[in-house]
Amino acid sequence: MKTSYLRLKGMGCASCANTIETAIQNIAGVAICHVNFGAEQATVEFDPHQTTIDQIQQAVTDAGYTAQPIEDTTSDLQNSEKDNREIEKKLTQKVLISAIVSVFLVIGGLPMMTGLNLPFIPPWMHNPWLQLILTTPILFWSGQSFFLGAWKGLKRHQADMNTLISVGTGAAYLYSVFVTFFPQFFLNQGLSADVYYESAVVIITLILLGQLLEHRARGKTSDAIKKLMGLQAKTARVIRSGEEIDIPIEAVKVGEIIRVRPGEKIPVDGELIEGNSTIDEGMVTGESIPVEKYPGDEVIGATINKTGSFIFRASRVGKDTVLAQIVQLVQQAQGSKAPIQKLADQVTGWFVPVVIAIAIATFILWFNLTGNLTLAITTTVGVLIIACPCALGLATPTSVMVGTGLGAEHGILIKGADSLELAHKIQTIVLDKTGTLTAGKPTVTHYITIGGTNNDHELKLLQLAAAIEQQSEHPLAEAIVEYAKTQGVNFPLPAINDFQALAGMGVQGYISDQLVQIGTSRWMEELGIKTELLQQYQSSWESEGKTTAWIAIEGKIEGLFAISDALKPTSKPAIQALQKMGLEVVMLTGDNQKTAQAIASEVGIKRVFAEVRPDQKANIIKSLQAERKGQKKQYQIVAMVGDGINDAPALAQADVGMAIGTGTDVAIAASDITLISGDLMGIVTAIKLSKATLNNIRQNLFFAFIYNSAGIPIAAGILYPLTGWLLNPIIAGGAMALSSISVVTNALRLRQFKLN
Ligand SMILES: Nc1ncnc2c1ncn2[C@@H]1O[C@H](COP(=O)(O)OP(=O)(O)OP(=O)(O)O)[C@@H](O)[C@H]1O
Ligand SMILES: [Cu+]
Ligand SMILES: [Mg+2]
Repeated sequence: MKTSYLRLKGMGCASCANTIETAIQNIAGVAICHVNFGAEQATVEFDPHQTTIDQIQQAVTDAGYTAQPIEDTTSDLQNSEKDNREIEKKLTQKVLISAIVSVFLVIGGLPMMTGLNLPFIPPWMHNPWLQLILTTPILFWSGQSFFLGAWKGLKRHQADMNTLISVGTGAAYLYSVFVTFFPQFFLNQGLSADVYYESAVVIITLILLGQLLEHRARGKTSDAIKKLMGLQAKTARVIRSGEEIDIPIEAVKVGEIIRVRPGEKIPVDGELIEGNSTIDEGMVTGESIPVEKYPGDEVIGATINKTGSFIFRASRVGKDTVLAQIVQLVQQAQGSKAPIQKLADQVTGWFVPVVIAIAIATFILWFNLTGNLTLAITTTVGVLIIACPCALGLATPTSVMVGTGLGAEHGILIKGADSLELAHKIQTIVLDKTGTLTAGKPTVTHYITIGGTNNDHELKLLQLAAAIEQQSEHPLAEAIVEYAKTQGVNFPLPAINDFQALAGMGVQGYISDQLVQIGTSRWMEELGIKTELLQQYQSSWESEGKTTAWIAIEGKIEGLFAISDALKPTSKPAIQALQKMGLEVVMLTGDNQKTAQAIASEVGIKRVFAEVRPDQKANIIKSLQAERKGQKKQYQIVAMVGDGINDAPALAQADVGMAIGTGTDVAIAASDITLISGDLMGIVTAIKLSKATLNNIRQNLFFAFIYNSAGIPIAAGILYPLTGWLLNPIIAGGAMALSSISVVTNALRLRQFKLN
């Protein structure tokens, strides 16, 4: 299966999105297809053996739209921005010219509409023939997209918002043309021969004005991406054969040596090799406190160097940089579909046919009841226009775009709209210990050997331990290697044979035919290795919250390490905030019971699962999900937060998986949300953001529905017998434009939401 992203063009409303979705889904080999109207994007998962991107593109073309695969976020964004400017220019032109004609027609029609004698309006201004001559070109030029869209739909036996607008304005126009040519037909029956050209033109103008304003506002929903991309530095000062030259950032290659001076932006990702400095990484990680960096540390492109000057080696450039990946992820998330939208989609699907049915019923009813063709036409056109479901299609995607963008600005990467929607429902939150609650930078605090304090012996043993641990990616391993360095162990370390890492237990290997094993006491027990001699040390260290690791040579215990990993400063406040929100916080760790308990009580976690093997972490999540709590005895929505390879299955099993951005790639890939800086306060922010976004979506759906549902009966003339109120079709056109605008404006309001 392959996932591709397509940039779509030509969609006029949400039902177009449905059309495209169906067209793509009907291709053999396509598994999933989501079309996001707001982001004008399609996400397609397909089997490359059965179909190709070309075929998918062709299907979209056949449906009457265009699709372009998104290969590179930057150029895609530039292209779509250029297109958008063009669309906006054309729309503005149409709106302006139609507005002028509208004003003329409305003034000309005033005496007729109001029934007053207005002598300052010359009679030629409402001459039907003049109105016909003015209306015809404007209607078919400005309203071209609607009529073409309706025609395309008709050919596929589909009705959409274009159909409604076309039938509505078309009816008003044709009726007026008939009156213009055969006024006697009406006069003979004692009816007035009034024309309604202005209705058709004004409705089209208002809808176009709505589209223009909506288009402008919609551009702002992707501001977050533009802001992120704008963070990138323009040039880099590279050192080539001893000379420092400034080159454009696109020309920087991997491996190149780059100098960064105080106050400058770091151009690309890399590893610091000389000098040290404080770096503000807030723009990428959301972390407000600048971090100190020394040789060997990773630096991230687009972050700002504060105080020092340093040299680094570029490790990732172009679309591989952290920033580029963030931008790409955000763009994909913005194009994804929130589950709540399914409802809106279904409604849109049957909305148009239902509205057409109501319109026909309205016409028949009024015409039969009153015999007044004018009344019948006015109500029918009103129904058709006000019922247009265009705002419905905007309600969810616009909020999702703003919400995911806002998250990214706060260092929270949300991969899809579904997890954004689900996050506010989380009831239980499971935290991994090492690297999640703690900083993940453990240091050896104690080291003791059976052989006593004979310095030579201690160093020899430490060298063997470091040699084995150098092969491991585990944070504890790194701590032991670092410790060996500070203690003056001889490097290079001896060679290892048959290295093996036993997940959740430890590591082993042979050094000149001697078996060296380092790991948990449980593992030692399982191996039948006696640990009595140093047990009292183990238990006192563990109750201080330290992790212990035994070293055994040839099946005999030789020494014990105590390793401590400081809590992140924000872990405790974050847990308190989560508990205050009513969530149950649980710890899940591979570390031993005692250490886990000590850390848990320090941060205020009551429920602890310790000594959990990596393959069992997902099972624990499953059993937590199956727990039924509360009055309604619901299944629990469980979120897992973790950083390690051992957390990946649990992250995938959880309803919402959150990875620590500083953790392993495997964990990040298995998760739905990434907390870039690793600050656990990000969990609180993500939940708040989810709540705010969902509220915003609900408001939008309300705005989208209220105009339609309140407007249809009024337009149909339900109040006419009681109060004489009829909804002028022109007002219906205005209401429809207003509903789209209020939806998009409301979505943009979400940008102001304060997350901390
Ligand atoms: N390379 C290693 N060197 C020494 N001990 C190890 C090593 N790998 C694992 N262990 C031991 O196995 C235990 C469990 O490891 P695991 O990776 O499952 O969890 P963890 O990283 O300690 O904790 P968490 O699950 O909270 O991230 C560790 O606490 C450690 O005692
Ligand atoms: Cu519409
Ligand atoms: Mg971990």
